[in-house]
Amino acid sequence: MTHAAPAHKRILLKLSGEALMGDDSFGINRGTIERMVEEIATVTRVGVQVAVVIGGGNIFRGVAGGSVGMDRATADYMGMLATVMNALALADAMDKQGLTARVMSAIAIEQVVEPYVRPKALQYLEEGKVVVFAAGTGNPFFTTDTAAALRGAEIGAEVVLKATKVDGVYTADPFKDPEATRYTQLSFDEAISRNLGIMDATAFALCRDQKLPVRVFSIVKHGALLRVVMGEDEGTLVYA
Ligand SMILES: Nc1ncnc2c1ncn2[C@@H]1O[C@H](COP(=O)(O)OP(=O)(O)OP(=O)(O)O)[C@@H](O)[C@H]1O
Ligand SMILES: O=c1ccn([C@@H]2O[C@H](COP(=O)(O)O)[C@@H](O)[C@H]2O)c(=O)[nH]1
Repeated sequence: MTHAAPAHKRILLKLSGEALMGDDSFGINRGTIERMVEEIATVTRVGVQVAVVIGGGNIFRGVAGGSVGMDRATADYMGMLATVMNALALADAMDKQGLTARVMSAIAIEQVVEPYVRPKALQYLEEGKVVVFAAGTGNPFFTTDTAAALRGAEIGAEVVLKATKVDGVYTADPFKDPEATRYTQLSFDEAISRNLGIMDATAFALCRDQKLPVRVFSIVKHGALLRVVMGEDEGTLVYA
């Protein structure tokens, strides 16, 4: 019996922090994180190397702190620490399901997680471990989407898979505009010029310049991650 080969050997999976909340209004929903890890496990089983960048929107966003009068850079460091918490929870859930995860942080926090060192991350991926990149880029005024573009380019990922609550890129935010329609594909230039809020322009521009395609898909939809990895039609492709 022949089995189809995955379309990608190495992926950078950007997991939305907000999606970790499930139906809760804050934090990490246990059942939700376990289901996400099950989806990740299915793609490791077909031999795909998986690196993850996790967001922090379920706990803290710098813009929220800034909007109530906090120093923006301080608020952004809080946001980055929120992603470290999510990364630890994700790695713990992975270990419980038999995956071997390594968390690497962009900011020094060595008693908690090891620092990001590119050759070490590449070694872990070759060994079949799942690498979880925490603390975004390590710099304020950026987002974890930009960290996904950056780390994706650094590790030679073939694609950035943005796993979120919506099943692709729409003409407008589908939670705000019920008339919005989904693209099956669009170019980075179109996404940037139309100001589509699914990903920030810095992240799109970096992926465009590095010719690193992005696929946006729903992590809530069972089996969607595996279908994406197997090259099936799922979500929206953003290309250079
Ligand atoms: N044009 C659009 N198409 C699809 N979704 C859009 C669009 N504009 C805005 N959105 C919104 O963007 C959200 C995706 O954001 P997501 O939570 O994945 O990113 P994030 O801000 O990086 O997350 P987090 O900080 O929680 O990790 C969707 O839930 C959707 O409501
Ligand atoms: O490179 C980065 C990445 C993130 N931040 C801060 O963290 C929060 C959470 O990240 P999300 O991408 O929104 O999930 C973000 O709002 C920033 O405040 C950062 O400063 N630098």
